[in-house]
Amino acid sequence: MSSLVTEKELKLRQAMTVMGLYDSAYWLSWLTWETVVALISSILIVLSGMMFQFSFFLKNSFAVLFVLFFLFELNMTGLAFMLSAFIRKSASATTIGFFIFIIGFVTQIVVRAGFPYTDGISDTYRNLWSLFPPNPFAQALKVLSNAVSTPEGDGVSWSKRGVSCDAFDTNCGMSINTVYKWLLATFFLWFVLAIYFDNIIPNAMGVRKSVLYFLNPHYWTGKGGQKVKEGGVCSCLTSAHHEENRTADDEDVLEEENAVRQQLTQDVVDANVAVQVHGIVKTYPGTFSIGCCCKCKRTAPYHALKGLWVKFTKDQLFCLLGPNGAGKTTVINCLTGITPVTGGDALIYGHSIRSSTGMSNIRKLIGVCPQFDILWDALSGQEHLELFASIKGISPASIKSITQTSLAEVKLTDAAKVRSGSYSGGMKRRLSVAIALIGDPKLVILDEPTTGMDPITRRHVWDIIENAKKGRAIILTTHSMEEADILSDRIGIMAKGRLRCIGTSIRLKSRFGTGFIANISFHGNNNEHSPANSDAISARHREAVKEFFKHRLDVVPKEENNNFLTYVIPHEREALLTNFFEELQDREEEFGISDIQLGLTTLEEVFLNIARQAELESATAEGSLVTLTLTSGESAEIPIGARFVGIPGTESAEYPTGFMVEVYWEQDDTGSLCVAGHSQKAPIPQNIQLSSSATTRQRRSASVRGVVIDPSQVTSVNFQ
Ligand SMILES: Nc1ncnc2c1ncn2[C@@H]1O[C@H](COP(=O)(O)OP(=O)(O)OP(=O)(O)O)[C@@H](O)[C@H]1O
Repeated sequence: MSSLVTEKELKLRQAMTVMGLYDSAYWLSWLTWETVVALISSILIVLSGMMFQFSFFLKNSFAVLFVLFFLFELNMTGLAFMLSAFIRKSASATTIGFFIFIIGFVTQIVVRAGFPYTDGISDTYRNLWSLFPPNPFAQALKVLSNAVSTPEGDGVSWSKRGVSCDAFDTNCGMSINTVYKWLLATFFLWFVLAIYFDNIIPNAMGVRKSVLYFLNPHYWTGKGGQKVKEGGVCSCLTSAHHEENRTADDEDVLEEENAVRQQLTQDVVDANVAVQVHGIVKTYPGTFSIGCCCKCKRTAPYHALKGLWVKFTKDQLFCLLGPNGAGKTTVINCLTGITPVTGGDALIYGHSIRSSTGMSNIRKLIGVCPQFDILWDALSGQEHLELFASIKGISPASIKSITQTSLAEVKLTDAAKVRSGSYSGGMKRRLSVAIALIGDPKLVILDEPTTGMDPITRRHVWDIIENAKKGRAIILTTHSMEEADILSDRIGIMAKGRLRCIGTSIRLKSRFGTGFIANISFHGNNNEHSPANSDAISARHREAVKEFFKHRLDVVPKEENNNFLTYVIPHEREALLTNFFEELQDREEEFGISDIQLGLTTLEEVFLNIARQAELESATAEGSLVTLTLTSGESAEIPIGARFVGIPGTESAEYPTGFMVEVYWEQDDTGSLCVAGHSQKAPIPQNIQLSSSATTRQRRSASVRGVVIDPSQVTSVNFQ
């Protein structure tokens, strides 16, 4: 029971399912294993008893004893399978197992005392009592021990197993044969219930089938869609509300959406496209709890994906970026069938993720490296690869050579036979990458594959991923901008469940970066005899260059030291750059410049801009407020993201409209926007219209509410 629950708890079963393991194969493998264990241990128990010359084992038939112990163990296994469906933690499984042992011990004493297998006790009690495996087993033990309790007793032979136990004990009401039948029947009952509860009780992702799923013909034929539900089995559940697909704002996102929509409506099959995502929506239903008076309380549903339209092309790596909680893992979970979509669909090599047949076909085509390593501590790296190779259907003859190649690729050959429990974090990630690539999958999904790797190993894994692009599509999520820049053919940045931008790294940098980065290096201090004089010359050169940039491009350095100046040049000045840098190069000697480097801003900056924009949108939509405290002491509540704010209470006869400030925002560690600072106060120009509603609200509100001023009205305010 503990092993089954551990597999669920560590998501090992989920990993095997995603890689193509059928539920039937899963249960059959457990049943086969437990049957073998029960067979061997039953034989050993009887042989041990005989070896120690116990008359119970010597006088009763070997076959009678063996079948009894075997059926009892099998029955207990069925019961454990069923109970495991209700348990989430392996520690709880151990505790529950111990309690069952104690209860079994107590009920066995009751059986020994005569209840309920004696004359005069109703069949209902007897049948109910016999459902718990230790009880009929205790009855059989009682019959068998009674049969050898006297010197004349010669035990129960195989042919006498069906004889009424009256032959040995006048109070007996159940023969050994009947005990066998009970144990066998209840074993099937537990096993069927185990599979049923396993399907209807929500898994770790909150996914379950309908309570009457077995009445759906699709369950038995495997064709068409099999509906799954989310949340508990509580009858007051209502289905999650579907978020309407929103129109994408960005032109590239819109273009991608239109291209995918067009292929969908025209039913075009593009051989180069591996995955088409058709507006998938994922809403996690609110959680339920039973409140007072048996009322169901429900928290608000969470819209994790709000209509994603995108395609992933063969021979390319698509990198999905986004801040924590953007919805990247949800996309992966939807594509791999771990969690069902609330709306929309996706076609992976033409197979729909909404159909159970489609999903079984998809699972044969994909390899997944999940965000967290899902490995068995007790299995070695080689054993993991062999297991997943066989799940992928690789022929037994080639498994050995394929796993050796995989291990060599991820540099785990030396640790091939070491238990994965003793691997370092980086080794585990490499093994997970190797598992994702085993069996030549046509779609590889890598969720933050290089987390925890040292720079050398990371570069090595990048090489593996780069080489793996040929003949397949790869979807990668990462928080490393360097990794995205190096590996990706296309990048999509998500935030708050929506795709915010899409394109190549260069396109994103040129569209969403702040502009160009110019690094100017100066000749070092090379006058040993007069360093002070040399410093003065360097300072003069720097000042001259700063003046040159200010005068021609109106920019000031972002960073500077004695030998470097770094500038961020906005896109608007792009037209001036060719002449500007030509002249700068011509005057290199005059300015003491040793090197000029010009590049686009980094992907990280693009990422931060997109994330900030998303935060701002959501804060505006939610109407969240923060307190702005000015250096001069006044404070006001302002909406998150507001740029220009009028400060109430600063009105005077000279400045009847009062003063305003420009607020600077930054993102904290969690990505939320917070005030980074503000400009000097400046009088609000008379021509700016302040909304009356804002003023009314101020009077009603206990705290002072700042007046948000539309940036388009702020044209000639000097905050210096
Ligand atoms: N089972 C669930 N029930 C309710 N909400 C969930 C569930 N799984 C994920 N979420 C929510 O959905 C949102 C998206 O989560 P997701 O894991 O997809 O983000 P992510 O972009 O992969 O983040 P990270 O970079 O941290 O992995 C999060 O706000 C998360 O809290």
